[in-house]
Amino acid sequence: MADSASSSLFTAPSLNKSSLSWTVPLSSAFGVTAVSLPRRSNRRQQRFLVFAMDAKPTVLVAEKLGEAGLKLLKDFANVDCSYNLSPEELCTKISLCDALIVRSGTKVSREVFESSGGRLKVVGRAGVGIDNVDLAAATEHGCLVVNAPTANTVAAAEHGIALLTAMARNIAQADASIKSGKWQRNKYVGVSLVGKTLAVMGFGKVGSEVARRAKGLGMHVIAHDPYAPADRARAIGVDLVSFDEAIATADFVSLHMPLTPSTSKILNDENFAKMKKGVRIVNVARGGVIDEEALVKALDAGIVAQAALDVFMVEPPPQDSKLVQHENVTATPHLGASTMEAQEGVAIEIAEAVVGALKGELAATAVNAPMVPAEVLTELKPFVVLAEKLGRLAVQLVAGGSGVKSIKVTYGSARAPDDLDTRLLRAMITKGLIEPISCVFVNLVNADFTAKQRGLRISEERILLDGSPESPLEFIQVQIANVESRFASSISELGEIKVEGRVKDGVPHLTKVGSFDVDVSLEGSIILCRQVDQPGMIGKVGSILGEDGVNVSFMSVGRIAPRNQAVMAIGVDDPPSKETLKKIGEIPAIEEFVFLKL
Ligand SMILES: NC(=O)c1ccc[n+]([C@@H]2O[C@H](COP(=O)([O-])OP(=O)(O)OC[C@H]3O[C@@H](n4cnc5c(N)ncnc54)[C@H](O)[C@@H]3O)[C@@H](O)[C@H]2O)c1
Ligand SMILES: O=C(O)[C@H](O)COP(=O)(O)O
Repeated sequence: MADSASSSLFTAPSLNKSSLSWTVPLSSAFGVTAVSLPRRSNRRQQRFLVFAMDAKPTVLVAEKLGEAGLKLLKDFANVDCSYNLSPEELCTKISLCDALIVRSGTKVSREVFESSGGRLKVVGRAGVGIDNVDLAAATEHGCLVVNAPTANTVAAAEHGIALLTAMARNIAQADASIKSGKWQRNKYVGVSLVGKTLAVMGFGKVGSEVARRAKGLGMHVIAHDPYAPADRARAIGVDLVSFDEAIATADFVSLHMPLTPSTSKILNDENFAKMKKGVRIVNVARGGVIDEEALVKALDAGIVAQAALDVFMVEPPPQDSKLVQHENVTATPHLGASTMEAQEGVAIEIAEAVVGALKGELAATAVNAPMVPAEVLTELKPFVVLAEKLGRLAVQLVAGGSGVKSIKVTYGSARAPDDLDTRLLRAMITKGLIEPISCVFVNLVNADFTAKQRGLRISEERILLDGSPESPLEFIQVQIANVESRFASSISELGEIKVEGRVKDGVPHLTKVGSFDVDVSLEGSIILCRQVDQPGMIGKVGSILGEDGVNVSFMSVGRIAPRNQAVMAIGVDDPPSKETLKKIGEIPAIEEFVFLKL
């Protein structure tokens, strides 16, 4: 008989408690006798990024942030505004912080995550570009990265247009000249914009706002963006063209793509050579998308007549930078997002995202975690709880809790496969599978990474069911292959540990163990017993638990046939003592039993 009174290995990490009340399940399934017993009320909130924090969290604001955002943060957390930290100072401070907020001036490197000792849960980028954050390291450390992608769009577009017009009319050079006592009307003859072709490279938020404004200036606007929908471009009268066509036909090129491995130094010797002689370049995206040495050469050769740059490969650029000092270059110190309005907006956007994330909510602007629309989340909530608990149960059934490599998850749903986003469910099953047998903290951010690192192969299958697709799912089944079980009855006909669950009245239930149908709500802890089906078993087990003061919330018996073998599932609010479990095991009709913590 398998003893199962253990074990601290299976202690569940604490969940934050509050709202979302549960209804008492009163149900029965085919082949299942369900006995509903009085139960203590239990209130529990499911959080998707369970960041258990007992005290007020601490947020380190490492670059200047608008007042409105600071206020939002201070209402919820201790806020430490420390600007101009050296990389070493940042690494020292970070171990005392739950969240970090930066702009583009702070490098959030792998060392920062490593130095945090696991405390850093959220990095907020108060702006769009996240090229200064080591996303792979953040994900590996289960740290959510959120940004504020919309509040500075207009400011950046306005700055692009300001640079475009200032460059065309030599405003900065003429201003410097007049301030030095000169009056050089002939030297600063500009070029007109009307009728000229502007190539917008990267037709996203900023690029399309630049395009809209340039149309208003009478320019002919074309755009290159491999991922932009043609109808969005058409709607504002912009033709989407290939990269080569864009750079070869443009009088002005304005850069608006992110810095990625494929856009790094995209304007280089080879591509400058393909441009019209006398082309003018604007860059408010990222310095790294231009090969700066190549640009200096192209300016010297007159291929590029002028450049207007807000961003640089190294910021601030060296004082003797040939590029910045070039007489045909207009430069600003990364001011694209720097308007009063944009900074207030960005500060509020990022503060809300960081506070939400610290509360465990899924962030709409998550950069390294799936973004799940609010309405989908509401629908999926009970299934998310079910998913984690099934993972938790399944792994506890494995003998020794180890050797788990191959997991199959089956989702039964009447919805079309495209209507069911399973990333969240898979992440929660992974959390349930890994946390009880390790000290790794798994969340939505690092679930796939952690599973891969531990060599877990999680395959997913969807079964399309007949019927009304009102609910997103009918059942979730978790199977673990090639392992021994601590409870032989949990092995299915196919030789795998199998548990299956459903949501009933908003409450997750365990509905199948191996080949046995059961019905027990997934709360507290569960005792599974295999027994010879006979009268009085429920009473016997119930009274042993009662003597130990253990409250039974639910019991159900699934049997193959009357008087044959049966599996009894007993839900208990508190863990019974070892002695009590031993007494249950000593009931002669009980062939095996297991105690599982949820
Ligand atoms: N100077 C500033 O202060 C400032 C302010 C805001 C944004 N930015 C920068 O501007 C850039 C754009 O920001 P956004 O908010 O519009 O981002 P966005 O994500 O809305 O748009 C970027 C667009 O670039 C496109 N793209 C990706 N790879 C491309 C490629 N190889 N060629 C062409 N297009 C490509 C994407 O499809 C997307 O449509 C980012 O680099 C951001 O960091 C700078
Ligand atoms: O990517 C961005 O949002 C801009 O480059 C703005 O950066 P900043 O917040 O450092 O001004």
